Amino acid sequence: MISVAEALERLFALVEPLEAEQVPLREAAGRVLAADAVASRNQPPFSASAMDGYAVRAAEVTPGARFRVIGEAPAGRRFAGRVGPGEAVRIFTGAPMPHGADRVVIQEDTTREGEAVIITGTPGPGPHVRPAGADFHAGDRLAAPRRLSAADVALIAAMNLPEVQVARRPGVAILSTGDELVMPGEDPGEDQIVASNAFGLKALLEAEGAEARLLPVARDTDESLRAGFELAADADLILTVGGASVGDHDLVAPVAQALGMDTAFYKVAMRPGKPLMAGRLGAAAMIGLPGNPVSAIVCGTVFVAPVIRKMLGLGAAPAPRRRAALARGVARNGPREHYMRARLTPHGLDPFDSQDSALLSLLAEADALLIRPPEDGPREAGEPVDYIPLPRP
Ligand SMILES: Nc1nc2c(c(=O)[nH]1)N[C@H]1C(S)=C(S)[C@@H](COP(=O)(O)OP(=O)(O)OC[C@H]3O[C@@H](n4cnc5c(N)ncnc54)[C@H](O)[C@@H]3O)O[C@H]1N2
Ligand code: MOO
Repeated sequence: MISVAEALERLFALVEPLEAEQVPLREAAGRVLAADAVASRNQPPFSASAMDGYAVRAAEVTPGARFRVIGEAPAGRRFAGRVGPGEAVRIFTGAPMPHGADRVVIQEDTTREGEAVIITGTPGPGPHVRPAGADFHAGDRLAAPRRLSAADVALIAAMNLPEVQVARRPGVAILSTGDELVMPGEDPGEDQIVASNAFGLKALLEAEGAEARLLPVARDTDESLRAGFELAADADLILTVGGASVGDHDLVAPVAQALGMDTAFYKVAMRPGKPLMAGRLGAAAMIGLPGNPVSAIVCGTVFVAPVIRKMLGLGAAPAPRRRAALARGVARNGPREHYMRARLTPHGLDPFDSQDSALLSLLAEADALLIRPPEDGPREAGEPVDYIPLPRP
């Protein structure tokens, strides 16, 4: 059996970053920028007032000073003239500074008397002026690759770019397999269960930026699995769920191999998730996930999400880890890397008593996958350990 790190390397070797596509900026949030966004202008494009008040010459600002108001500068319209000695222009936030003025006195520090304005407060150091290009200059870049946040999208809009180049979303086809499965909302027979895994995986991978579709459940027969693989053929990544182990009805590997899958590995020294398989099937990468619900989501987090990130051009890196102290001691680990479902508490990382890979209710309560390296420990409360945070929307 290969290690988790080796499996991840072999998975990365199966995929390449996808091509870019142009999208309107209003649809760009969450997408991965594929080409630098380059500002086409300075921001602000002119030196601008940061406050509502009066634009004057800084050297003349003293308590009690009196100015003649010679005009007005609202945002969007520069005062046409020039501010000379003893003169002021009524100005508003965002307006271009008039020529001659280099300081704004905020209106709270003034009193207006007809055509005159008097400094009646004690103005601070000022100058309440934003120089041209204070935010960014023409030619400045927001560098790719980068997942676009709300702030990034606003910045690109300010750069005056209505469209951006982003990585195409990886198309993922998810094929659940098993005679025991029905879709949520159907009427399960007494010996049947609901196919939950595909829903969790779709949500997980779409949060990463993939476009995932659920195929009809394949039955544990050659023909049904072949039909499922056929429906998935145009995907960038085919994910099967279940039928990966050694039972008589675990047909995913034999059918995929009969269809010409070039196998990259089968079985990983991890818990849960041991019967993971991967390879190339036609133009698509294929990952065969174990059927146990927690195993499927753990493998989705540890393997599939990093593969999606590589396809999006974000590089080949494992799921980000953090470190925390153990809230309580843990026994020595066995030979497989263990991803224990745990809760982050004020006292540290607290693994659940039960680590059964069928228990979705516990996975839903977990904030973290506590990582136990092979043969690690035993470890006491307070010792630092690595974990993968489980994102909550
Ligand atoms: N003799 C052995 N038996 C098993 C081994 C082993 O090494 N030797 N490995 C165990 C491990 S570890 C796992 S994990 C499971 C995984 O097996 P499969 O990938 O073949 O999964 P299935 O047998 O099809 O299903 C396991 C379990 O999960 C349920 N399931 C399947 N698909 C879904 C789905 N889409 N949504 C919800 N639940 C699903 C299924 O009903 C079973 O209860 O094998 C162990 N056995
Ligand atoms: O490896 Mo299995 O995935 O323990 O449940």
